[in-house]
Amino acid sequence: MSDASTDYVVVGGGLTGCAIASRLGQSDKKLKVVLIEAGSDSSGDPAAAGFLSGLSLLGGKFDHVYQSNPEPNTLNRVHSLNSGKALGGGSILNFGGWLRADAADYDDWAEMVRDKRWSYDGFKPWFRKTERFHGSGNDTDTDAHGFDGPMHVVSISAAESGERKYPLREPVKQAWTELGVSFNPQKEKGSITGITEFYENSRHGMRQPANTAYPLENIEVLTNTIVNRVIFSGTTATGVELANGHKVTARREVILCAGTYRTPQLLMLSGIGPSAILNQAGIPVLHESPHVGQNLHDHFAIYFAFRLRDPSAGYALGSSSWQNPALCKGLPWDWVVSEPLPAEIITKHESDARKQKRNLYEVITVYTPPGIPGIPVDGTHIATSTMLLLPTSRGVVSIRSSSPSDPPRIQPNYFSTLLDRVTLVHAAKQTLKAMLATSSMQSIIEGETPPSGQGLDGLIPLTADASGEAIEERIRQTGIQHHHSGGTAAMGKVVNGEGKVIGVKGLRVADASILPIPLGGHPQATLYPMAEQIVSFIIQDILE
Ligand SMILES: Cc1cc2nc3c(=O)[nH]c(=O)nc-3n(C[C@H](O)[C@H](O)[C@H](O)COP(=O)(O)OP(=O)(O)OC[C@H]3O[C@@H](n4cnc5c(N)ncnc54)[C@H](O)[C@@H]3O)c2cc1C
Repeated sequence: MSDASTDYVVVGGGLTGCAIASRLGQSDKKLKVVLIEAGSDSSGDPAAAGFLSGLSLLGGKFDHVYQSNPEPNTLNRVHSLNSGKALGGGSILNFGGWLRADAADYDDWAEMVRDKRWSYDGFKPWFRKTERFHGSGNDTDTDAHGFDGPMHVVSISAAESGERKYPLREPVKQAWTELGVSFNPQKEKGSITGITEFYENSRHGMRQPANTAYPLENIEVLTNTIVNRVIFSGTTATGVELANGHKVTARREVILCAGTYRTPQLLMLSGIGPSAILNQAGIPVLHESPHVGQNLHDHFAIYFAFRLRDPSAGYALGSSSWQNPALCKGLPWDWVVSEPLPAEIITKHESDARKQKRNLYEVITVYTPPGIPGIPVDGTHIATSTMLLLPTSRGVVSIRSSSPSDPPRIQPNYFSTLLDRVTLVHAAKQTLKAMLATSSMQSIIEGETPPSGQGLDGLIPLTADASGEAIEERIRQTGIQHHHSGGTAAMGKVVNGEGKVIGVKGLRVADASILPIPLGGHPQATLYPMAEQIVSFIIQDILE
């Protein structure tokens, strides 16, 4: 394209970018909105909306797959960080999990930025606007659910997928109950503590990429187009410069939705960031903003694979008895266990009595090992995902140079605080106990199978009474991120409560990078409503 002009430029056609552009276009048909996406349009690819087929896209052409710096707390391993590179962004790669954070987490966010619009109650109108909730079941918090929004949300036991009853569903639930974890069917007042249903974004057994759930009919979409930087007149953003040298002028606003890793890079390349970094790269400082790129958070996690005593029983994907096609109308994941640390552990690390009760970890059972090195998907194993929900470790995203084609420098600092180490070790112990030492699972599972290959050979299987040291070492050897990164253009530090970049005009950020703190759920259930609320601020500004 040649130079162009429009009312709004949205940079990044990912999960939030599609929602923002779509809603802006719907708000007034006369508004001109240009949505610019570095990747291609994956709509023609049959894998793009499937659940299991989506896994095959990891590492392929729809994935930026950034490489972290070597991580000191995980034996200097370089972590591959999957990140959507397509229209739809992360929604093309993601697993479809739709798990809201605990109400208390949203309230922490609102308190931190002193803005009640980001509290649990503040979020409710936007939860409702986003969701088409199927089967609220016993959930007592029905005013926090929507029934005519674009995103279809179902639980495994909901009406539409009622036939998806996994053979190990009851034994797994029973195992956690044996460990003293309560079943929480009601989610009263937005509490997710205990054993809750696994919800997912699923329509007729398919995921809903953001670019189809949020129609882009009257939006000018530029795919395979990279934005190099934001252009300013004084301190007012007036448009963007593309990698091909052309410019797109924005009469009203530029909205960055390039994601946790790229939004801070774009801000820095545009002269907004820590001056020491900008000076070193030879970028003139437009606005000194020391927190750009700081505060990177993610849900660090460990997967375990468990060998079944009877692989022919049909408990796991790949077994010849696993034949009910309904079982694959979503990822075969089941039950979400979200728990605080026991009082005797958390009181050593947290003096605030309210925070002592926060859910710090989550465990989900998986009836197919999700890419664990050396573990076959042949019905012989099930797996678990054990993840930190509110990590206190923080990383940094920075730039390597002033060149937009250099990928960002990413130092996640996973597992770098004592609280994170204590929490994940405890969570892993609970997971091992649930799978290996409960009466309901002992007869089903033979033992843990450690990962192998990729430099991991010779690991010793963990048992239900494995020591904290042995577990911590395994986490250092095999722990990975859970693709839930955020925080690098944090609300309250880099942007204000409406997403406007502090210190300049005409520039907003509306993606995962503005999440000021980690939230104890899975991000898309928050990011879509967050985008809906930010669009409402943009529309309000038009009206004023
Ligand atoms: C493998 C995987 C599994 C996941 N599973 C789940 C799950 O089950 N449940 C859940 O809730 N969340 C899940 N997530 C996380 C969720 O998808 C992300 O949190 C979400 O996509 C972030 O949205 P975003 O809009 O901030 O960024 P993205 O969706 O990543 O969008 C950013 C977009 O900007 C584009 N872009 C970047 N730089 C530029 C540039 N300079 N010019 C133009 N375009 C640019 C990118 O190509 C990308 O399309 C998963 C993520 C991954 C990768």
